[in-house]
Amino acid sequence: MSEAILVLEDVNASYGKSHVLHGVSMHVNAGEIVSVLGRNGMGKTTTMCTIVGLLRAHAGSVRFEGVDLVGMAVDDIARRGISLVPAHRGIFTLLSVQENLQIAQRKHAAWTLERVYDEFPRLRERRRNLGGALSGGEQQMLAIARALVQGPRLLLLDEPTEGLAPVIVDELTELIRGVGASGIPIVLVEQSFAVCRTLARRHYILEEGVVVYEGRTEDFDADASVLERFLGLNVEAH
Ligand SMILES: Nc1ncnc2c1ncn2[C@@H]1O[C@H](COP(=O)(O)OP(=O)(O)OP(=O)(O)O)[C@@H](O)[C@H]1O
Repeated sequence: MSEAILVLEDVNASYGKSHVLHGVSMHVNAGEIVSVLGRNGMGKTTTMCTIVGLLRAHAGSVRFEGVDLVGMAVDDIARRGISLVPAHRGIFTLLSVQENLQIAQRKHAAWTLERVYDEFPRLRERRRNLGGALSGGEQQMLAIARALVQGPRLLLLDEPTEGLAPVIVDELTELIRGVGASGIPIVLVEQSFAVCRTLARRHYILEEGVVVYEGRTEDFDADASVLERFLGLNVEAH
């Protein structure tokens, strides 16, 4: 059994008076890709924001490499090596691809610009283009690449394939698989079970701020009704 590097225990979080997370518990093992699934508005993004300290849990704990992050400043959490790639991507549209990477780069990160360009050849081709001139898929690649050059010890990807054409989704899925294979653990928030199935072996389903299902890919295969029950997916189509 691998060692858990991230452990959420009974995490509760609210936006003002609106209580959104009602005791979320999950863990990520070293070198593992874990998916977090759920319909719209079930608390997936909120869970990611709570991990990186953008929202403070008012009960429960978020332990990363044995240290509780709750109450820690966003910058301190980032410095510990947790990188969130938000759904809106957060790249600089008026800077070139290369500049976007250069300003994110940290010394000693295993992912240098050269390594990024080797693994993401499209970004090498587009390195002189402005971030804003990239396609949606390329912007997502750049957002992930920006996180990588910071030398993350854990990567949180919030709906990386949202709104992208199927062929681009496939390309991005392969890139994310490569990042995972390099040893960086990943939490993948996704609406697409197909993507989660390809990338992750373990999956959590969130419903109204609680984990209602936790299973391995083979558990989903053995009981496909789970997908229909919690995600509204047509069992036949998956
Ligand atoms: N800034 C905010 N202020 C108040 N309520 C919020 C805020 N952000 C999200 N919420 C609410 O919190 C709940 C969970 O939202 P969250 O974005 O975490 O869901 P999600 O599972 O990521 O769904 P989606 O895929 O739609 O982003 C929703 O009811 C949402 O309306």
